[in-house]
Amino acid sequence: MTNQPGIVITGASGRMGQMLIRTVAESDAARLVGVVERSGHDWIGRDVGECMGGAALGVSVTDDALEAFSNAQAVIDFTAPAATVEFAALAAQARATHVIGTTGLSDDDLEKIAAAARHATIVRAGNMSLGVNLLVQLTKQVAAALDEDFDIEVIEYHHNRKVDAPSGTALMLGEAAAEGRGVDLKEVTDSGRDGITGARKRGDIGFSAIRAGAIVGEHDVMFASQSERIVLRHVAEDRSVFARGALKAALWGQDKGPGEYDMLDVLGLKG
Ligand SMILES: NC(=O)C1=CN([C@@H]2O[C@H](COP(=O)(O)OP(=O)(O)OC[C@H]3O[C@@H](n4cnc5c(N)ncnc54)[C@H](OP(=O)(O)O)[C@@H]3O)[C@@H](O)[C@H]2O)C=CC1
Ligand SMILES: O=C(O)C1=N[C@H](C(=O)O)C[C@H](O)C1
Repeated sequence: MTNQPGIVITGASGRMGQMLIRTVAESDAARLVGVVERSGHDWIGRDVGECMGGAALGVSVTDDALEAFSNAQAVIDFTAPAATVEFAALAAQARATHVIGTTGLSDDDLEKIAAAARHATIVRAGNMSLGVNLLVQLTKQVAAALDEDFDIEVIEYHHNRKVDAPSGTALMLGEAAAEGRGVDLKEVTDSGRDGITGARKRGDIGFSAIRAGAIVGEHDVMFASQSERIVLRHVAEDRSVFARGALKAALWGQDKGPGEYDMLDVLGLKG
């Protein structure tokens, strides 16, 4: 018997699902104890390693999320909003730490996740990489140091399969800029410009989204005045940075009480 936490990965066949399965299976700090896909998926009942085109991992894909979660200490979930809300309730029922990487969550989804966090440990972040979470703190500091003579723009670049915009990371960076400036992001957001938009409003925080090819994830935060420009930039070279961050969060959550945490908590970056 081992005391390494047992981990379940949801959305097994997804881009992040497969990266997470490899990361946990190769880790010395955790055990892969389950993988979940939706009912009717052709991976159900098969060994997940073989489904991914490699050696058997001794773990069969299941569509019974509650049963899988009940045998685990943590669930790592990078899927879609409807699935994540459902998994939050099931992970709370199973008393498993729930690590949520899913983005595009609505206010209503966030309320349901907050309700689940009254009974469970949840770590949720739109980006699990160390670099982006450092960039969040830098963005807050720079925004606090500059006045509204500097326009703030968040520009994000992702692959052509991404379904939500602005990205979860762009929203984290926008929130950090708004917090640094002491304003409410909802009041100053300027996104989806098209047509005769009128001149830019002083104090707005703008968002632009590029969707093209295989870009993993890149984010710029631009501070532009009439005479100078600062650009803070993060580039994810591959998806393993997100998977390693998520595994770190799952391990960190093991001795934490119920509540909703983020990667700044996990990485000790809260200031
Ligand atoms: N926080 C972070 O650091 C990061 C977050 N992300 C986010 O993670 C999420 C997933 O991204 P990615 O892996 O690229 O997306 P994919 O579309 O490749 O994978 C999503 C997976 O979730 C499954 N899924 C969707 N809906 C359900 C459902 N209702 N029940 C069960 N399974 C479901 C999909 O199954 P099916 O194909 O059958 O629909 C698929 O296997 C996105 O929200 C993305 O923005 C991505 C990278 C980093
Ligand atoms: O969908 C993706 O791919 C990514 N999503 C996250 C986001 O919405 O910010 C994180 C990363 O940029 C990749």
